[in-house]
Amino acid sequence: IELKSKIAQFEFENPLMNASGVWCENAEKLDEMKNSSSGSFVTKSATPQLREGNPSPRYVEVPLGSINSMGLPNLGFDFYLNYSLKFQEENPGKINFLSIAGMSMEDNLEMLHKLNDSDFKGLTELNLSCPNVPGKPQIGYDFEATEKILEKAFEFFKKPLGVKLPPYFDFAHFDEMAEILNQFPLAYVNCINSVGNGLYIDTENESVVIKPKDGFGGIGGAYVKPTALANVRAFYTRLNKNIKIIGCGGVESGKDVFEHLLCGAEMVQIGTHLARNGVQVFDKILTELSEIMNQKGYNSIDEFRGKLKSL
Ligand SMILES: O=C(O)c1[nH]c(=O)[nH]c(=O)c1I
Repeated sequence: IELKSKIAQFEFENPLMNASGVWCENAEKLDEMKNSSSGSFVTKSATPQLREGNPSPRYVEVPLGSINSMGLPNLGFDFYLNYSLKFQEENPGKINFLSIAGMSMEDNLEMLHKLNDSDFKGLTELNLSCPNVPGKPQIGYDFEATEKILEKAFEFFKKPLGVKLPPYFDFAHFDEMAEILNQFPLAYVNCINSVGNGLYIDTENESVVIKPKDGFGGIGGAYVKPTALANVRAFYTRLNKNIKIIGCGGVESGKDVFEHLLCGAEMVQIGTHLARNGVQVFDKILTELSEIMNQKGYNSIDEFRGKLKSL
């Protein structure tokens, strides 16, 4: 059966990839991702210079998912650009996604200029939704700031660009965000980033479980699947069809992938479940997805993508 997905001019042999931030912060992890059976991979959101990030413990697995306040630790933009250039050189015709999360408009524009002027052939993900840099409000929750950075970016950036969005919880916000995004020739929109500033409590110790921000952190995993599916569906039904949707949130099985695809996702990312179990999750989930498609008599994803029925 056919598992192909397409974004911009690229075709991927299957819809699965990692979520930025998971299994992608250094060369060792990125090598495991590139050698896995995922359809593609994305690098950890980069800042112009290397960042240590927040004090540990800053990522904790909890029964129904994960909580994190990493604080944007990364090896710096040049590392991820060089890794990507080497990857496309060693794998002609293959490309990866490169994520950026500048701490300011200037940082983001600087990185976009470098990418534009480089030989990078892949897709760029502008992360508008990092919830864990103390004192920095998420751009994705500031509609004016979102419009401004995209206006500035598209004045010069000529390569495929996607944005990583936080979850929204109100139809007025879906409508307003979609109206902004539809103004720009985006390759894709990635929904969702972690559900920001949740709190997980260890009742034995009567304490929080992560050190930064008095224990407040982004929530991922099974907890967030209904919100992730809703955001994928809301933007799929509102954005013009040449802006694809990448689905991210709560994926642990082929069934979860099937749900994201029904909502309209073109690619589906795995974060918490990958962090917990490693890159063999891609083999497992591809097998499960294929079984579901066989049982339902689907030969390709296009036969059911986006076809979620209302009652
Ligand atoms: O704390 C982080 O590094 C982080 N953590 C997240 O849950 N989402 C993000 O986009 C980022 I940049």
